[in-house]
Amino acid sequence: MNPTAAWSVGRAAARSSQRTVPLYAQARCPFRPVPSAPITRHARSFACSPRQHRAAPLDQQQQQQQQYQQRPQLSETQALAVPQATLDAQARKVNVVWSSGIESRYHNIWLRDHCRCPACYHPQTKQRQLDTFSISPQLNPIAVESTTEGLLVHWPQPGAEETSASSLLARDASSDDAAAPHSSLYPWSWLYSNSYAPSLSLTSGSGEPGTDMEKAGRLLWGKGIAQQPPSVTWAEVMDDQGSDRGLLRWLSKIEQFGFCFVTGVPPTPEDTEALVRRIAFIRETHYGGFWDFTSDLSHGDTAYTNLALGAHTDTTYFTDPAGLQLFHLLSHTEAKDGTAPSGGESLLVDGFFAAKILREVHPEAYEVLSQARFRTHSAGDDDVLIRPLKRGGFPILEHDTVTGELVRVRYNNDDRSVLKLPEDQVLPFYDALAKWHEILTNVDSEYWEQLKPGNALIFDNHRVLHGRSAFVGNRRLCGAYVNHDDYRSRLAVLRKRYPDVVNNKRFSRSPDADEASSSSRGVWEDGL
Ligand SMILES: C[N+](C)(C)CCCC[C@H](N)C(=O)O
Ligand SMILES: O=C(O)CCC(=O)C(=O)O
Repeated sequence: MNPTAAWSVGRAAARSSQRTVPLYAQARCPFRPVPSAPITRHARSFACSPRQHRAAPLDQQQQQQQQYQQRPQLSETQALAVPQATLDAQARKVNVVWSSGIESRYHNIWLRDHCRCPACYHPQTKQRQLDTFSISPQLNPIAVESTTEGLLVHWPQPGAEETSASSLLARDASSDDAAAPHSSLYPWSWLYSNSYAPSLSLTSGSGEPGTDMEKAGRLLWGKGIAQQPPSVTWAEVMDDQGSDRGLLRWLSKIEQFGFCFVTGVPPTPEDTEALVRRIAFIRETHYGGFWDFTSDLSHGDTAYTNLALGAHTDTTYFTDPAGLQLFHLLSHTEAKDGTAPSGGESLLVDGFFAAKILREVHPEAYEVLSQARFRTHSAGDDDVLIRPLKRGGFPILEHDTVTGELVRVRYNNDDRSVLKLPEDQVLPFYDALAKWHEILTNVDSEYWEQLKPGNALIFDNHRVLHGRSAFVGNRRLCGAYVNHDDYRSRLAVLRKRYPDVVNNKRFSRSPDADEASSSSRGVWEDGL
């Protein structure tokens, strides 16, 4: 009997027998419950006896036990509505019909490639161990099961695809026959959030550029933020009774507002550096690591002058612009000629708020600034010539091509290199740029604040633009950059560790938003 026939025979028999069956004499498949914990099969069909799965070595069994305990928990209602899985051998897919009636289709090769048993997926490093390229594109499972825990699929070992199901049935549990089937269990919640045909993930947007920016857990703002700018205290960030809850509150506010003050920071470079390093290591650039700078042109950049700087984001010339930027004003004293200090006010503009206005008021300009690419450079230091990897450069408004969400504003008109656009795009570009500039410089967009020693300012350089007014006197700032990936990594880890922290909820519902915090990361973590 061929696997498909055996499968359909088994399945027909299974349909009539929704029964609790004690599981295997010993842990076989990594996600099988311990022997005393039977699970209910809702649709079961074997072309091979489940005993085919070889017992795992002891340490692997411990890993299997731990992974089983880390599996996403099914709620009571979910357990009652176990999805129905069927094999479409012709299409080489497994179809899953959810309790909603929606049907997801998964390629067999995709399922096999995503087995997360310890043999296929390193339980600690979360890296694939399976040789993807040993999977036959013609692969069909021997058997498919809908269980309360998830989709259970039994695969022929590579090279045994042609082994008949009946001969597999004949194998004894103790045999270590290399052709014994390989079983994979996929938790339903994981399958649901990773469904791609159709996409069912709660976090995927419409794909339309500029999808509603506030959905992604942000609070957009204009000049009104001045009434109550987000802030935390040095004490809570540095040591919240031995926990990182204060640090998480800080990072959550940066995510929500795009910036946050830290009050009560000792006005020294050393303490300021310690503050930044609470988030992650510092991003080194040609400006150095932790900077302590003034208007001395020590670097060929107008930041090292006393000139006014319009709203911009930094390092637009890097392929990956700096993520977070922290400033701490240490002093601003009279000029060498005794002139009293003045000016040097800091400017913040919410680039996502400005983009939202542009999209609503001038959608065609939004489209132009989302598409038109141009180069940028940092060429003020003799030993530096930095330009982005892509010769065509990047657009000002960068989007996630899957969700359509705006993910980065990359804008410094002073650092823009020669414009090379097709002739018919030149005037529309300048027109769109003027509309963008008008919004950025609108009094309702601008938040001006005079920085003071003791109050550090950090902002998301992928969202919030900054600038300053011209100044007189000796003005000393210190600070640093942090990579955006490292900032979001720290936020994600702390969010899992401290689910109780206020401001720790994202506005958009994501599959793991309410997941109970797990002490260690499981192999089914959302997004791995
Ligand atoms: C390093 N420190 C912040 C002092 C100066 C950075 C200058 C950044 C430059 N104006 C740009 O827009 O990329
Ligand atoms: O001096 C300031 O307040 C800001 C300088 C600046 O914009 C920069 O370093 O990019």
